[in-house]
Amino acid sequence: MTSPLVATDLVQTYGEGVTATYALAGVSLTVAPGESVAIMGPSGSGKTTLLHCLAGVLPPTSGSVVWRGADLATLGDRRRTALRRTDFGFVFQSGQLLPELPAVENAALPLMLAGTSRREATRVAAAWLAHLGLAGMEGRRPGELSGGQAQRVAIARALAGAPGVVFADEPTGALDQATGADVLGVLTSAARSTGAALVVVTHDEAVARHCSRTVTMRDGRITGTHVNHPAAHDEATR
Ligand SMILES: Nc1ncnc2c1ncn2[C@@H]1O[C@H](COP(=O)(O)OP(=O)(O)OP(=O)(O)O)[C@@H](O)[C@H]1O
Repeated sequence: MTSPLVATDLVQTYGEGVTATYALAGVSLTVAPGESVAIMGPSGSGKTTLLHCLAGVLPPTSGSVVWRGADLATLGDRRRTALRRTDFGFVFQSGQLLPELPAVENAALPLMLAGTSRREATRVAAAWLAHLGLAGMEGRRPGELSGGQAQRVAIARALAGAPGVVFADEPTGALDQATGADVLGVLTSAARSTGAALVVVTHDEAVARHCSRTVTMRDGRITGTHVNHPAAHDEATR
């Protein structure tokens, strides 16, 4: 069953009193199944904090994030960690792959952590690597891959567990522009093919244009929303 991810009135403060920083000052956002949302805004505007709250990595100071009927903040740490493993996928800027493991094992790891047998996890991971253009590179370690290839392994890893939502924080930040556009195209189309929603923090307009919607932040608030692909957006929110 698919359902939206619904964040309501998220507030996140760091520190107290006059020195308190409102990283999030009341953010509400609904991410529909299959929708891709780019989060943009100046440095320090709260993008990564919002991503971490939406993904249940960081419990907000107040407000709620509801996913499949549960408020992530009210789940205990163990249940929240288990839910992150089964329901969410993550892609970061770089450095997320374990250097000593071959590509296929890196991609299979989250599935195994979620309880899938090594054999089945390896089969699914290898199929994803092939789907993302990395057939024949399954045995290479991250140090033997280009930056763009390593990000494809990270995308395979994020999608192998059939997540409901994929969260990506500057996934193309360490790549040149052409490779970054290529990787983002791979990420958005792969997520769409599985029906997963996608939330991407980015500084890059070209990256954001791949997404169905762009949300702009400033000083811990959402200050604007722009629909990039009306058809995709309407389909996701129908
Ligand atoms: N662990 C922390 N402790 C204290 N303040 C923090 C912490 N994490 C973030 N902040 C502050 O919260 C605000 C929002 O930070 P956040 O990292 O979410 O911004 P961002 O938009 O992702 O920035 P960037 O584009 O530079 O990555 C900033 O003012 C930052 O200094």
